[in-house]
Amino acid sequence: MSKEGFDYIIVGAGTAGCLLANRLSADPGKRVLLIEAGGKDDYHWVHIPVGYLHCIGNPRTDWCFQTEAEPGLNGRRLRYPRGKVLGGSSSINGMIYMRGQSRDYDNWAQATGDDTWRWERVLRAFRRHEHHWRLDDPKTAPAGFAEMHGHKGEWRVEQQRLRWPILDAFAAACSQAGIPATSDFNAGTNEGVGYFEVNQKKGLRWNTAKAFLRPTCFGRPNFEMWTGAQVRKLRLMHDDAGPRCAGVEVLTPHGVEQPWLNAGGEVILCAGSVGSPQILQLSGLGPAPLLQGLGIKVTQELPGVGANLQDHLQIRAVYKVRGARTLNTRAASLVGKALIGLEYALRRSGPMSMAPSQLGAFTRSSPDRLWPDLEYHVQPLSLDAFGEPLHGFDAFTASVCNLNPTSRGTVHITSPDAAVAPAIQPRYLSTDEDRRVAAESLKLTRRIVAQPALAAFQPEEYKPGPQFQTDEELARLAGDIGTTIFHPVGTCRMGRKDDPGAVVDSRLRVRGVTGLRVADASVMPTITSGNTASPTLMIAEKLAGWLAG
Ligand SMILES: Cc1cc2nc3c(=O)[nH]c(=O)nc-3n(C[C@H](O)[C@H](O)[C@H](O)COP(=O)(O)OP(=O)(O)OC[C@H]3O[C@@H](n4cnc5c(N)ncnc54)[C@H](O)[C@@H]3O)c2cc1C
Repeated sequence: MSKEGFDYIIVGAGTAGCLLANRLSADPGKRVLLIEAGGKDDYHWVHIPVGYLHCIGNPRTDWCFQTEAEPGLNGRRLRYPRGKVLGGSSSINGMIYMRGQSRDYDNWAQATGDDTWRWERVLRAFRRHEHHWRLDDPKTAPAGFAEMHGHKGEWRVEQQRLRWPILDAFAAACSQAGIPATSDFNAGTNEGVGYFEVNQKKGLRWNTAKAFLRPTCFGRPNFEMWTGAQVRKLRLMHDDAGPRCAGVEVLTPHGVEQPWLNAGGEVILCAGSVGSPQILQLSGLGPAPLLQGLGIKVTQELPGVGANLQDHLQIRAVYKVRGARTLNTRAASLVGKALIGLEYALRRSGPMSMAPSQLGAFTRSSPDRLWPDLEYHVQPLSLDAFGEPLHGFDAFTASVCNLNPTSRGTVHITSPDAAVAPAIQPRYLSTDEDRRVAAESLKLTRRIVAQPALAAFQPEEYKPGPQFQTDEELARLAGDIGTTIFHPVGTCRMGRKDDPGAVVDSRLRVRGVTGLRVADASVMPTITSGNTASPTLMIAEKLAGWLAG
């Protein structure tokens, strides 16, 4: 353990934390400490793409959180996976590379009063770390592609390495239902249908630890990293100017450590949408009634800490099919499993190289929507829930989510002890609007599946079931077959100075406390219209640019 102070202490070596560690330690004059509660990413299932099935729910890689019982989900509790390992959630996620829509960022600029978040300005940050496969040979890239995408960065984006006839047919059915084909979901409007691009390199997962820590950071004398080290709380001092962050208190395998900041240094929380509000609340920064109820002294009242939780609820409709092989039956026998293993060993392709969702589509829940507000994740498999066995019949899952939910939930500690998991209440489907969109999205799924392109496979609705037809029934059934698509954001949201619910300002400084910022998915004021890993990296990239001056 170091006997010197640090200029930056980064809490959480996840998606945002690894990028920041890389950028900030590039200045040899700054001492950087990166602290991660999880272990090294040396588990083989982190790297083999299909291994997410073994990483989710596994304490070696997952915090294994659960939600409270959700009324909108008819009283069910959900598993709420969050990566607990180097790379954080980028080590266990679905690898889909998705920026969202330009309007998301224009809305952030509006919410914060800071044009730095406008689409044309965040685009530069997306491109800075991107390494897009299409630009490997720029001559073959479509015109204008290089203005939208980067090739000099560390964050590899590749095509998937397998296709499925049933997914090709679903894509054709989308086109017949009026959803155009697209070859790029990341140019500002993601409308259309196509195979997702993924963060993989040659058939292996590309997490942020590989992209940003190795070998760069590990070779730098001004960089230090602690794993298996959980930050319990912040160390706060009181100056004339108010509270100032002086360092952190960490439980390490060697006991409690208290690394401190050099003058002018900063602690940057990158612990994610559950971890960051938890640390703030444990440190006396949060809603006064919550903290007082747990006997925690309120250092700075910040009612927004842990509020504003937003997530995408995926509603998983399942269709049995005939005459098409899906993973359900391909992986059912020992011979099938052996062939899948062989294909991966020889060519790094086949189902083991598979992102959980391969085909995507963005469209509107009703024609009056100005932007696509639904995302489909289509999978050549079906199961009752992740962690349960695949069904014994051939089937595909057309999972659909409302990209702009109006339901808002909370992450609140229930104990002053950092070892106790906070209570997570997403409050899915708690607004009429969200229930209406849920019903519309299931009806749209039926319209797509009824198109001629899928007729040869005789799709038969297994979930929710064709006997349910009214909007009311469908909204209720959505609560039975809906689950998280793992995108919690917004629990330390940024906002304007006069916004009482804002936790950080538009430059990610925690309100009322010096020397402390948050830079991860929790600062998003509203959820992006797509998957949330690359928007989180963009946030970290923006902060790195400001700190580099
Ligand atoms: C199963 C799953 C599938 C997903 N699929 C996709 C996808 O396909 N595409 C996509 O774009 N997004 C996907 N996401 C979402 C995306 O991965 C996250 O939005 C993003 O990674 C969040 O980044 P983050 O930096 O905020 O948090 P994380 O990457 O979760 O990093 C937080 C880090 O902080 C550490 N930490 C927490 N508390 C402490 C503490 N007290 N002390 C020390 N360390 C701490 C954690 O262990 C973790 O390493 C998925 C997420 C999951 C879980």
